[in-house]
Amino acid sequence: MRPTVSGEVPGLFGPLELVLEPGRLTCLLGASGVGKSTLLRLLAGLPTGVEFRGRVASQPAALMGQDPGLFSWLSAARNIGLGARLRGQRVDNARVAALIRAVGLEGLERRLPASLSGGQRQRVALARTLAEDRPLVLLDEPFSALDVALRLQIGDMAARLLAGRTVLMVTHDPAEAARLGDRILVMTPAGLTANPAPPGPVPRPHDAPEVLAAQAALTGRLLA
Ligand SMILES: Nc1ncnc2c1ncn2[C@@H]1O[C@H](COP(=O)(O)OP(=O)(O)OP(=O)(O)O)[C@@H](O)[C@H]1O
Repeated sequence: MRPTVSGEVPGLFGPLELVLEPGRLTCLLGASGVGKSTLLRLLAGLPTGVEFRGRVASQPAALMGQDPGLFSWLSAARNIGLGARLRGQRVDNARVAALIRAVGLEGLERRLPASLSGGQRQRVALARTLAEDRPLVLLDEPFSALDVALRLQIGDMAARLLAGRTVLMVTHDPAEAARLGDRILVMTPAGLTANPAPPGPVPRPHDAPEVLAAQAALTGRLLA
């Protein structure tokens, strides 16, 4: 199915229709306060605090935000297996170990969040999001607190690990959208506009001419 939000929030946006392509990573850009997180929360079935008039068709989703949201008293590995534990299911330790390897945290699995760097904590949060193994993955500015190098490294890692899943990534960063988006949407109060994504599979090289051109075009759209 195609996860869809169709409707409006009077005084904020719309009417608009957001339709996610199955198996693709859609990046959603737009000015602060335009309602990007609201769309994501509608897809997640979470409260929004605004009056939405319309229709949502979604799937079970894993959500990751800017704040890694780790439990401070649990090790990295236990944070990654937390969803299963909270649901009273057996934690698949082999899968947790594979995810720890995938996000490059081997040797740090017993550490508490306070003794990890910001980038390491975001990698724990990414592994936890993947551990949920939901058909839909919703990312709300997941890397915006990271410095440029980490942003590139962990963004690329996320795009590789999420390949083939249906993903919506809200971002403020035109460069991130140009590198990571199979599809790129820009949101304004008037609605959503699809922008051409650069050629090639994601993650794309940050310095490829087509990626830089798309970044410039998207920046222009946001300034317009
Ligand atoms: N819990 C809430 N109660 C009331 N209004 C809210 C609530 N959450 C968001 N809003 C309002 O809804 C609007 C859209 O917020 P939203 O967080 O979706 O925007 P955004 O595009 O994601 O912004 P940003 O890029 O700054 O995160 C804002 O004007 C905000 O004031």
